[in-house]
Amino acid sequence: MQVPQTELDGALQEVHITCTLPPNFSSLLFPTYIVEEESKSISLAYHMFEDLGLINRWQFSHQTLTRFLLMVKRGYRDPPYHNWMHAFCVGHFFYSLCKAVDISKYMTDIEVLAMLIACFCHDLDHRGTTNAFQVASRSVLACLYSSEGSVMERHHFAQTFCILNTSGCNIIECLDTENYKTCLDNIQKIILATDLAQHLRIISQQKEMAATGYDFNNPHHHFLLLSLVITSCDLSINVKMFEESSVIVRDHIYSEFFSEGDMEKELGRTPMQQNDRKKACIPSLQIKFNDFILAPLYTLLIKLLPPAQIVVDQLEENRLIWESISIKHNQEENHNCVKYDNYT
Ligand SMILES: Cc1nc2ccc(C(=O)N[C@]34C[C@H]5C[C@H](C[C@H](C5)C3)C4)cc2n2c(-c3ccccc3Cl)nnc12
Ligand SMILES: [Mg+2]
Repeated sequence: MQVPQTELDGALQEVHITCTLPPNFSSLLFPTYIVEEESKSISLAYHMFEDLGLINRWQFSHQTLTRFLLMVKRGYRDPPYHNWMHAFCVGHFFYSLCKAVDISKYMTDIEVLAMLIACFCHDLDHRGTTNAFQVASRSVLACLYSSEGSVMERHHFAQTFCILNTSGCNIIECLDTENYKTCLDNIQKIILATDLAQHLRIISQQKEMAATGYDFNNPHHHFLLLSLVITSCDLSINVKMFEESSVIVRDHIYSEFFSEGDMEKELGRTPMQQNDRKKACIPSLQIKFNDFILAPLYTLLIKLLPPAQIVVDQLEENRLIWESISIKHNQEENHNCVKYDNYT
């Protein structure tokens, strides 16, 4: 992928690296969606690399890192949810996790670098539709990747690889051959781990690891932990304060789900309830998603990284609020399952 250097350099000038940090920016519950101004998100992403000591550790150049971040942001389309702001939030959650716990007890330097890069890149060129829809609609991406599974995630990594191979944007070019290969392998594994179907396949091993204790010298434990952490980052909108979380869930995530359901109906297929705007009841779907995926995930995360306890507290508070909305809905005759007041 070639982008005229001058065009990128032109954009460089807009990104004022010395940005003022919003209050509580390093908090796990920081309301990331308040960061609206586009170039501010780039400056803040740059700050995350700097504040985690990655610029010094790996001798990144200001220009290359800024061009890389601009290319990544440009690599996202604008669906309701899976856009640059989602990637920014995912990167921010990992950054705030690194500020809350001593991540060097769990990850090597290279793994921390690969994690932050993968967070920002993990949904590159997302079209707002699921892996199941790629296969059902026989998309080009399904033709390319469906035999291996994780169709979208393989595409997101391919896009990441393209950006790293774009002159002037390869922030890991300065790594020696061995570190370069290790970093790229980790970025691929981490992005592939964002497929929730993959998460469900390995969560029993992660539970086993949490029960026996994390062994830093066990490479498989590193793989299980990287997978657990990236999934926690990818789903982190659900552990933010209810007011922010519920608006993004309703107006961004379910907007995508319902658009996909509309397209499935046009294909003559019957969408899952969560994708059917006529059948979906968001509060009860959220409670199920919480019990089936979110609670087991974050409980495990905290078992391994105890200082991040605040996210489990917030998750439990959010579940109680979803439950109160659901009970209120059930008491009303013709309640509207998609519109709800924010009960905070
Ligand atoms: C609030 C909320 N609800 C969500 C409800 C459902 C699903 C979801 O992928 N369900 C499943 C349902 C079965 C078994 C597996 C594999 C597939 C088949 C698809 C999971 C995701 C949801 N999700 C995400 C999210 C996380 C990762 C990628 C994309 C997204 Cl959108 N982030 N926030 C939310
Ligand atoms: Mg994804």
